[in-house]
Amino acid sequence: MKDTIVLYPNLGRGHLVSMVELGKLILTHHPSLSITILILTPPTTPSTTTTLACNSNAQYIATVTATTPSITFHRVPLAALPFNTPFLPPHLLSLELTRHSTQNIAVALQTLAKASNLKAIVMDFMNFNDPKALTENLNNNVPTYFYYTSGASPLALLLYYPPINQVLIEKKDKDQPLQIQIPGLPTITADDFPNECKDPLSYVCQVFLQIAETMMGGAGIIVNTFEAIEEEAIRALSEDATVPPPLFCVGPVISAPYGEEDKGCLSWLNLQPSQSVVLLCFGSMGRFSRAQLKEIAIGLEKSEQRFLWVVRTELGGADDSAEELSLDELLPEGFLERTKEKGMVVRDWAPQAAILSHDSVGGFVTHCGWNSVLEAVCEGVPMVAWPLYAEQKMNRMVMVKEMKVALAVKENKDGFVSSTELGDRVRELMESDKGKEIRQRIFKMKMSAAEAMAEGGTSRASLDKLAKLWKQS
Ligand SMILES: O=c1ccn([C@@H]2O[C@H](COP(=O)(O)OP(=O)(O)O[C@H]3O[C@H](CO)[C@@H](O)[C@H](O)[C@H]3O)[C@@H](O)[C@H]2O)c(=O)[nH]1
Repeated sequence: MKDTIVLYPNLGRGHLVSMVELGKLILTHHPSLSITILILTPPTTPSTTTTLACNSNAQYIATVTATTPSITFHRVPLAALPFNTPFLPPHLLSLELTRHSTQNIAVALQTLAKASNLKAIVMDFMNFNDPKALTENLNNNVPTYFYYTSGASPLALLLYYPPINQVLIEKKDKDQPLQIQIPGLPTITADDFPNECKDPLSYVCQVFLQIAETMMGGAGIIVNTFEAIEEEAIRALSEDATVPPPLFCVGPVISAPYGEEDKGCLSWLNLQPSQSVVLLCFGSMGRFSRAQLKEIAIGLEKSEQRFLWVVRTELGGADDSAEELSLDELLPEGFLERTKEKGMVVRDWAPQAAILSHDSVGGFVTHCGWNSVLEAVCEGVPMVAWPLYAEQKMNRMVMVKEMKVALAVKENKDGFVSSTELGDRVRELMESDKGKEIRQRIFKMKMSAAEAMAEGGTSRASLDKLAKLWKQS
């Protein structure tokens, strides 16, 4: 029987692709190991599939199945949510979906343990089950590792969160925002936290406390980052004896372009000058109100830059009808006609990795999802950072203050960004000396990323260390 590593990704696009790419990476360098990926198969209700971007997941999995037959996908039924499930924003829905599927995953693991020599389980940190509940019925002691799909800085916030949460509860009614010191990070305040974690007593905060505790009990944490971009945070986490599990920084783990439908983007880019186009794309779940879309359009016109913009409207709520409207109806009158020489607008989804790797792209307005950040680093594309949800504000801090590869947009307290602010930042990125500095810096990071992944690089060394532990266990 072959030594098998089971990977258990989260359903969200930014998590699932990252974990599958990790599996491909392990197989490339350690082909004696076998990789099985547990895929929770979601219900077909349109709202859940849309929320979790599962249509594009299915296309991606089909491509991997065809091109990497040595990876086995093992489908596991996704449990239905009980009616009294607390309300969660869309990007956190998968927390509950995976939690309620624990029993189904445990059964799948027992089946796999009979047919293979199970060496380790690697689970996404968001699939927060007690690992013991998953593995207690397996014959052998199978170690559980966690995969953290974002960087070392938000990981540090998560792992140090239990004592921080205590202090935040004690100081809850104080006017002054608390200055929070985390080893290896610049000082932060609760403003840098995800919106849903602003109230330390909230349900989501309690869930994150449990995630932190569970991760601390794992055999190790695999992180999608590398030393050259987060040196201080990685060093501080690795040296702190109170943070027990060993860290394995194996990044950047990203997906290469894989031939998705391109909606004409690549042929349009072929006609544009080198490094002249700004891409605006906001992850798998970034959506905007009609008012914000109009403001972005005005800002782009003011910036006078070439652009490729992936437009996604809000689901439900006051903007219920927005999904039905055409781009002409959504955007300011005459915008598409006036900008047709300089801009391309596509709806909902575009092949971001292929676009970022195109020579005509010279800037990227991003929601700071970590996969997007790493894709931009690997292509040397400088960024404007506009965080929307999850740990993206922390990522912006890292991108702007530590990595120095992005300009930050200033949003108002409701997260709204004015046309002037967006237009100014885009123009600054593309035309100013500061923009030039950022471009040079990210180009160096592109080199460092390639070095980290190559033979003798830091990330390759971490992966090899991990594989050695697995083979010995
Ligand atoms: O039109 C689109 C939109 C997205 N993508 C791809 O989808 C992925 C999106 O990943 P990411 O940038 O990380 O954003 P999210 O989908 O929002 O990812 C979630 O997971 C990340 C990793 O944990 C976190 O950093 C984010 O905050 C969290 O929202 C990337 O590979 C993009 O290239 C496309 O190809 N086309």
